[in-house]
Amino acid sequence: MLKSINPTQTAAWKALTAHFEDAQDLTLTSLFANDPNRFDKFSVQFGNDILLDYSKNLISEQTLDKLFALADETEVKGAIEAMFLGDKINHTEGRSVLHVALRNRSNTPVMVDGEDVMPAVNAVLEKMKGFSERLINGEWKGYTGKEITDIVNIGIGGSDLGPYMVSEALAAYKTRLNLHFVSNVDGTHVAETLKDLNPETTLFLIASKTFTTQETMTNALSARDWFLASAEDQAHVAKHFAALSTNAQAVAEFGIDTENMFEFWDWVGGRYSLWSAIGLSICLAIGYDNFVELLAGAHDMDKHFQSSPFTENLPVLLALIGLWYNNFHGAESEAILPYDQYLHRFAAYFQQGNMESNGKYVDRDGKSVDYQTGPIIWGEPGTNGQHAFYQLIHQGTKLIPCDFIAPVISHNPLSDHHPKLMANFFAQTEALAFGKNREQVEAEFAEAGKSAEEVADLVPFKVFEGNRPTNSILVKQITPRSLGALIAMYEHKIFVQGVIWNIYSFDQWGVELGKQLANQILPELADQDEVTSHDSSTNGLINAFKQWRA
Ligand SMILES: O=P(O)(O)OC[C@H]1O[C@](O)(CO)[C@@H](O)[C@@H]1O
Repeated sequence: MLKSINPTQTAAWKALTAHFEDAQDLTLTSLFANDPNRFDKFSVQFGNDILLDYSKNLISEQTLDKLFALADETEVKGAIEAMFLGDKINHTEGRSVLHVALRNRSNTPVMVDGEDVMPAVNAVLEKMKGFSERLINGEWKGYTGKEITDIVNIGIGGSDLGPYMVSEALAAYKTRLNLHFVSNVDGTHVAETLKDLNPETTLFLIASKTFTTQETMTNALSARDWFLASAEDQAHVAKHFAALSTNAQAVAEFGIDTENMFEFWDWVGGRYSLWSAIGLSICLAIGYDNFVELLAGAHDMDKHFQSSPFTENLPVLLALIGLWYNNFHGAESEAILPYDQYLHRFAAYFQQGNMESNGKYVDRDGKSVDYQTGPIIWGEPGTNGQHAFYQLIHQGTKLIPCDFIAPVISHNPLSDHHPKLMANFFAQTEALAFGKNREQVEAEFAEAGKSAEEVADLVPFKVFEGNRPTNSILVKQITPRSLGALIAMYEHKIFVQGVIWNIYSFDQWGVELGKQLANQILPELADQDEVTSHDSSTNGLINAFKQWRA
């Protein structure tokens, strides 16, 4: 169990508060002007794969020193050790937090309740290898003897977002199998997905840690009905359905052969589960060897996180810089902006990773915090975002720290697309940091021969204040290995922030009430009787729904 330390009561927090007051006038323009070595000092490379440039942040060496002191005082180092040792740091669920064991390619023992979990981890990986290879090479046949062509992963939250994001991110490594992902309980999702598929050549992966999630079970039953409408014989289900779960009993009850069940364990959080059996869809999408490379990349980052000094530790640096904006500058959100179409689900994936982990107002003592915890995470790929919401980032009233992510080498080096993409990537962080002042705007107007009236009228609208902070994350190429490292980097960033904010990052009680109420409301929708058991708004809405549906 992690010790409860109120971060705001530390000496470092007090020093940071005073430092923030003193550093109000700090500008990126002056920070760069006063230090020609700023890039060298405020950038760090992870192997040959990732370069993090954090120089375009509103920080000085003093800021960082104080942030490192905060990490020390809140015992981040000890928390990292506790996680890797398998301590039950997910206190409210009484569980260890060991997604790092799933990708422990060093294969050193990892103990939970006196037992090494690595043999079980390796056994499931072997089973995933055999299964995925048989499907990819066509040895596995459907009920009419045809090869499987399409895989439908049915899951939601962590049982969907990770596999979907990674399969898309690594589409350049695609096998012959076509992957589909169904998550929403809205019947449209499953209906539209199945429209073009053939039951003879389709295999379903029912991905659910608990195997009780309403959305997933509803979609799984509809998929089974769709399949049996053609296959007719229940015995054929074994060739077309597999389960990825911790709940063997529920899997068997659903009618899936336990031979086709890929197990994982309660010490794997849903939003950290893509490394587990939940990653089977990834194995099928990109092949087992590439999946292992993904694990290896994450393991490289795990070792870096465990052993690098905080001054060079990518997840720790990102966490501390994020905290500086969240808790001192009052930033409410962070944008993740990948300049890579393959990473189009990356921000959505870390919305769950971050917001389900650190969206908590109760501290490790069970008391309400009096400081900000997890930020709102959002983002879309560049350059699309530039033509949609960047206006607000450049000239809006809100401070939005952004992570810009881009690959140096494109998988699709078509004519001059990549240099153009990258020119935008470099230009945006420069524009956000340094802006364009009044004098520059006036000079441009003068050059264009504008009248004095026009100048006076338009100048204020054309000025860019700048001073808007960004991290730039250059990845050599989006490969299974570098992607694994990139994901693990963000996972550990979330971990460090949760430790400092003194919250429990690995439970998600906040999603329960909505589920509970939906289960109460569902039977009320079954008839035409007027509903009176709720508040007037909820009653009114339910009754309007019933009337219109009638
Ligand atoms: O894998 P399961 O058990 O179906 O859960 C799906 C998702 O539901 C949640 O428990 C809550 O939304 C997530 O944490 C999880 O990823």
